[in-house]
Amino acid sequence: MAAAYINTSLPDVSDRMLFAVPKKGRLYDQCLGLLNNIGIEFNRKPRHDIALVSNMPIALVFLPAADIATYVAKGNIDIGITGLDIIRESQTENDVAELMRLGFGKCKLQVQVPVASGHVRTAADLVGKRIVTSFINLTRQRFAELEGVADPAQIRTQVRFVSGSVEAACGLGLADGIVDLVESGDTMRAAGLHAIDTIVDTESVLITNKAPRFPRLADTIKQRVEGILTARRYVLCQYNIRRPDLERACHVTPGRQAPTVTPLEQDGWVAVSVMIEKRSLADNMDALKDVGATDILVLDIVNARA
Ligand SMILES: Nc1ncnc2c1ncn2[C@@H]1O[C@H](COP(=O)(O)OP(=O)(O)OP(=O)(O)O)[C@@H](O)[C@H]1O
Ligand SMILES: O=P(O)(O)OC[C@H]1O[C@H](OP(=O)(O)OP(=O)(O)O)[C@H](O)[C@@H]1O
Repeated sequence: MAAAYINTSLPDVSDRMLFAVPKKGRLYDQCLGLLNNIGIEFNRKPRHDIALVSNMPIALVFLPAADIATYVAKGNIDIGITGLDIIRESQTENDVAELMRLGFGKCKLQVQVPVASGHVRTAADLVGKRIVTSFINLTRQRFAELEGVADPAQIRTQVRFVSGSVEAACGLGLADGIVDLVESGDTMRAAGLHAIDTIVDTESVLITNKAPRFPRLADTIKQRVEGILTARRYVLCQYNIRRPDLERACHVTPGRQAPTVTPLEQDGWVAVSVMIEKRSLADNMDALKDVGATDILVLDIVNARA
């Protein structure tokens, strides 16, 4: 179905790519930061779930994260940001194209039980018992595997839906175990629970419909996001080194493609400029010093385009 936002009190958005963003919750702030970094300018009026982008033919649509994959899969929305867990739960993985992983919203969907129920050590020990979750489909699929039945509708385990605060279900007597997201583990521990199985490792993703209406615009968004993620991952390192030591230095800092090497006015010396992953920066700086590099400078990258 072609995307079209039907609301007569709003401007016509039929010529705009509809871009869905979580309207609240864990992904909201990160998504707004990303939109800002990729140069998307908009003004969202209070209570309005749609905002026109002033500098691109895009309309942002603010939706619950849990519904975004369904809208994109059905073609009512062209592009969106949501979690891998939501794509799996809404059974839309075959109907959406995953453009890229975004590196935030990382957590695990886990089976959890009260620490006090020491006899329950694996998820298999919960077969036939009561499970409470917001992820009904993934939970049923997991227990279908454990029970050895092909059809998740046939499982003996009782899986019940709650919409939030899932961690309260065991303490309140509604469940013997829960299936919920865990990041730091603080929520789980505060509720006296511990994890006994992982169903999904998730993070946020940029997705489109498989037959996008605006493929070039979607590609522009993808490239801009890639640039921001690269800028967040790398720093620019500059140093001076004697030419005979250059090869060893380049071994330490090979760069994404290759280092830029420029002769210095001082005979026999060159300046090197190269991208380094932030996570290996300290080790690389030590190693550069060891091979004779001097005046090592590290600069933040604001944006990048490979
Ligand atoms: N603790 C977390 N750490 C990282 N990512 C998370 C965490 N909790 C949820 N997410 C990711 O964010 C998505 C939306 O979860 P969230 O709990 O924000 O949903 P919501 O129901 O829209 O918001 P709220 O909980 O405020 O009602 C999840 O599907 C998951 O991909
Ligand atoms: O391991 P942690 O870092 O504690 O994070 C896990 C919690 O985060 C999510 O809930 P959220 O706080 O978004 O609210 P919700 O319970 O209303 O979904 C998830 O459902 C857990 O409850």
